[in-house]
Amino acid sequence: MAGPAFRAAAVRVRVPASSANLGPGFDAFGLALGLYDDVVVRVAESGLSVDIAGEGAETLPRDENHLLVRSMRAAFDRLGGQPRGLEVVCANRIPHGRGLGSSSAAICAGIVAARAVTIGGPSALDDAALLALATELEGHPDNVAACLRGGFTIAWTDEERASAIRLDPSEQVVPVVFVPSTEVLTETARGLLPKTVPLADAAANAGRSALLVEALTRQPELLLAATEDRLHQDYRASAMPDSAALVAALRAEGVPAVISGAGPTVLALSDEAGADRLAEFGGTAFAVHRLKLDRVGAAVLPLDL
Ligand SMILES: Nc1ncnc2c1ncn2[C@@H]1O[C@H](COP(=O)(O)OP(=O)(O)OP(=O)(O)O)[C@@H](O)[C@H]1O
Ligand SMILES: N[C@@H](CCO)C(=O)O
Repeated sequence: MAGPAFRAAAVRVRVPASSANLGPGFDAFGLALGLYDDVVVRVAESGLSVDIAGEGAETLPRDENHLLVRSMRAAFDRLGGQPRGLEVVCANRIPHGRGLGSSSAAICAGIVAARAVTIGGPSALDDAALLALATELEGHPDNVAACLRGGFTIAWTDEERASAIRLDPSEQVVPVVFVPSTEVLTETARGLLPKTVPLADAAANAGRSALLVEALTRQPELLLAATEDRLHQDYRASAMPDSAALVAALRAEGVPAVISGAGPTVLALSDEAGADRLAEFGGTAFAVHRLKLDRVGAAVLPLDL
């Protein structure tokens, strides 16, 4: 059987950073952030070329091992076949191994680009299938859901297949990230988690997660209480002691702060009045960035943008 046909024109895909967990919503909650990686992909006559600027330009592979290329290959398989050649140009801004969803962004950029360069791609791989594939590649659905859909996402998995809903975060929430210079790989941080947890801790997180849905969408004044976690942050503190101390210091001042994803970035869910005064908490160890919320998610954009 003949494989799919491909567009001759290049496509540009923009994907947002994301913060997973948000405290109690381990492996379920995701928040899309206004910090973006861009990729331009063109189907070529033969071979593979990968150009990388920005984050990872010195360290990432430029062959079939590149995460975005591997993700494109997986998506092309689902779409019915591989193109003869590929040109990939990456402009990376999301820092790697910091808990800001860089691996999910690479995966989502790859599969959205593969779908966009394939004629008939969107009907062959619909949005639900795209999320399921991204989750298979990433291992958990929280970052990829936020990266694909934007906004505040709640993801869950049934019999291995991931689904998600998207909610609009309150306009009053201003995310501030504190990014340290050191990396902690998600794999390392997940290795620190226990196999079982006390029932009281699981119950506490269930209640706070439910509260967080209301707090993040309609009542931000509840965010401090709603971002309490007892399932993962303390277990991981030994791998990111400065971040754990910063979360404690911010929370002691009444600022809703959490470890972003698997860390070591700290995310504060601030407001217009408070966001700028948070910079002083970063000291010399953290680069502090006030971001916007991303409400769009992964997007195929005009090439000249
Ligand atoms: N733009 C990219 N292109 C290719 N590979 C990438 C890209 N971004 C991340 N990666 C790969 O993913 C690794 C980081 O993934 P990891 O899951 O550990 O951290 P993260 O995704 O930044 O954080 P978190 O999952 O906690 O939000 C990098 O070391 C690199 O191998
Ligand atoms: N939920 C994931 C997010 C990081 O990718 C974790 O905390 O391990």
